Amino acid sequence: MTTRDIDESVNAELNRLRESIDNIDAAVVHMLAERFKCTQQVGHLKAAHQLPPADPARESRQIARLRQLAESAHLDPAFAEKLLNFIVAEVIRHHERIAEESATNGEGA
Ligand SMILES: C=C(O[C@@H]1C=C(C(=O)O)C=C[C@H]1O)C(=O)O
Repeated sequence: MTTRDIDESVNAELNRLRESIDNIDAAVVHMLAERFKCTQQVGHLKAAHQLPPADPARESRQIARLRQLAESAHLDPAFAEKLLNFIVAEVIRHHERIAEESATNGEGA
């Protein structure tokens, strides 16, 4: 086997792995888009019924659940928690904006 053959086989393996990584990244984007579609609806429901944008008790339950799932999947639970917190923070910002718009437009109530 020549150095060139090794280079080619390493390249082929790298490309194979990167194709899977690209597919996974695409799935993550699609799943996040679906999640945000749901949370937008939750935001409108909350605004219409004067419910607060954030629900810390619900978040605590989600974190406990995700940490357990992460552990059984051999993913760092601290990373899973940080990721969820990052997403939820963005959702809460959306909910605050929806509530402000709803108050300005006199919707809900
Ligand atoms: C989506 C909600 O609003 C907020 C966002 C959450 C989320 O993104 O999962 C969870 C709790 C709330 O702080 C909700 O209350 O269910």
